[in-house]
Amino acid sequence: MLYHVRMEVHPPTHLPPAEFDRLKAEEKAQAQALQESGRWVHLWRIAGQYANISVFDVADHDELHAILSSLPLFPFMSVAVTPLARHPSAI
Ligand SMILES: O=C(O)CC1=CCC(=O)O1
Repeated sequence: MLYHVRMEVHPPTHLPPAEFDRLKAEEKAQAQALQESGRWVHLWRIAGQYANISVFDVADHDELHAILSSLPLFPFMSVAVTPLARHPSAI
């Protein structure tokens, strides 16, 4: 199943910057591994925002939730998920 996901990062004020940088590096490594596995299909920065638009190709809602909630930045993100169905006019 395909999912459109919008993630907005809200950097914590209570964490030392070096700790947040460490979480960002872990997030990058995990995101790149998921892209290489084919499950994180698109990852785009929303221009002018600390947010991204992503497309995931995973088995179901449960797998998507497991992936999103395992991301190192998950505690500092708001996430909006839109399941995608095939459009009848799509070629
Ligand atoms: O910077 C972001 O939008 C959050 C994020 C998702 C994957 C990644 O590497 O950073």
